[in-house]
Amino acid sequence: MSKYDDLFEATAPDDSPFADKAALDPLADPPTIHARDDQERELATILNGVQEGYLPPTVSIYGPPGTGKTLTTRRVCREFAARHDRVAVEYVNLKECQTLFSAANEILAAVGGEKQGAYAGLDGVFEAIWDALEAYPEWTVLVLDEIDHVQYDANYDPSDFFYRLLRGEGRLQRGLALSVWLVSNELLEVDLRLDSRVESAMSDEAICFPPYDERELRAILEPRLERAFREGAVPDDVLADGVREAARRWGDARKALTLFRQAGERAADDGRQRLTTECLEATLETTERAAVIDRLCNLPANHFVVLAGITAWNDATGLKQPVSTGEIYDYLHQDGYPEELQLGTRTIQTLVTDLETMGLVETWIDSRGDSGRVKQIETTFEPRWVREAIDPYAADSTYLDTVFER
Ligand SMILES: Nc1ncnc2c1ncn2[C@@H]1O[C@H](COP(=O)(O)OP(=O)(O)OP(=O)(O)O)[C@@H](O)[C@H]1O
Repeated sequence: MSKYDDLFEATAPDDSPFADKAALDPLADPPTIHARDDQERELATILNGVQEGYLPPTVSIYGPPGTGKTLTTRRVCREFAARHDRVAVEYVNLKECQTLFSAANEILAAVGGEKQGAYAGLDGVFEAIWDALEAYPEWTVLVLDEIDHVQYDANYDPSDFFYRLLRGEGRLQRGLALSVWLVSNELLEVDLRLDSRVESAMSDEAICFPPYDERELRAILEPRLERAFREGAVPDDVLADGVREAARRWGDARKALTLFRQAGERAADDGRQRLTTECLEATLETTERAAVIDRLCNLPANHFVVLAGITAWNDATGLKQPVSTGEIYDYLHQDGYPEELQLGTRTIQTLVTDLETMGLVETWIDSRGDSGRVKQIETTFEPRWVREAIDPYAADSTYLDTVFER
């Protein structure tokens, strides 16, 4: 036996709980869509409008991440187009587009045109889009995914972009029947503050994809887990716990698939052939921690500073919770603390209310007899995670950088 025979034998995953890990890849197209019958029916009804000569100018498809918006919309549109020569569907993901100009260029490329240089301007790109669409069948559905990534930029605002797309002169003159389907996490009108001329060009058609409940997640996960793991590797109680927690915490199919993959990897690392509740809990904790720290790092500076104040107090057993507004105030006014971060009581109160609305803290009133009533504040997650987020937050925040440098 050569050295490599030994090496490969030693590293071969023969005890692994996995049979086909790729079945848990959230990017893989599952053969069947589960638990989205209502949304599939709504999508099909809208598409069938072509039989009566009408598709709405826009359709909003919205809901939190991992709720099957992309999968369901693409699948139903594709299946419909495959059955109707008069209908074409194009899909464009705008996630990576930094500017509205590049978003328009992505659409142009999707409809078979050649991307334009900056000199063409937004008008030039839209002209080229209308040229390309001339060759299309009678009805075209344009699915624009992750449309909430389209933001104001130095040259255009989203209203300019949508106005051209929906009401552009070139398009109207040529009578192109284009139905634009906007996939996003929020309802766009709210998120992008589109102006009234765009809003009036949009239709009210909207399809909501709510988070999955336990029963729905189970229907999605079971066939995938069956393929992904060896027989018996996911005991019933571990499956039930994982599905329940994934539904309670996220309602997100992508995260649920990742949870079971990582729990399986943890089991394999521990030399186990079966997943245990401990593997699952440890994975949940890591996933939750990463998700919370990520959220904290995206908070505005004052919100973060207040959270740092809430989690700054120690008692004999470690971090002290709950704290009062007064204690947050004291922390932010200690000697040597930068003046810019010495927030007043009113501001602290408002920020605590914001944090409560975001689900990051909870508060209640404690009655202290003669000394009155005191608001108590506590994080809804492990308070140590705020301390862990301080370094990454500061590294990314030019504001805190300047404040502490002075
Ligand atoms: N109803 C479902 N049936 C089967 N698999 C699903 C279902 N919903 C989601 N999935 C799985 O989860 C993955 C993610 O779903 P999808 O990309 O459609 O979510 P999304 O709502 O578009 O998320 P985002 O807002 O993050 O783009 C899918 O590729 C698929 O593997």
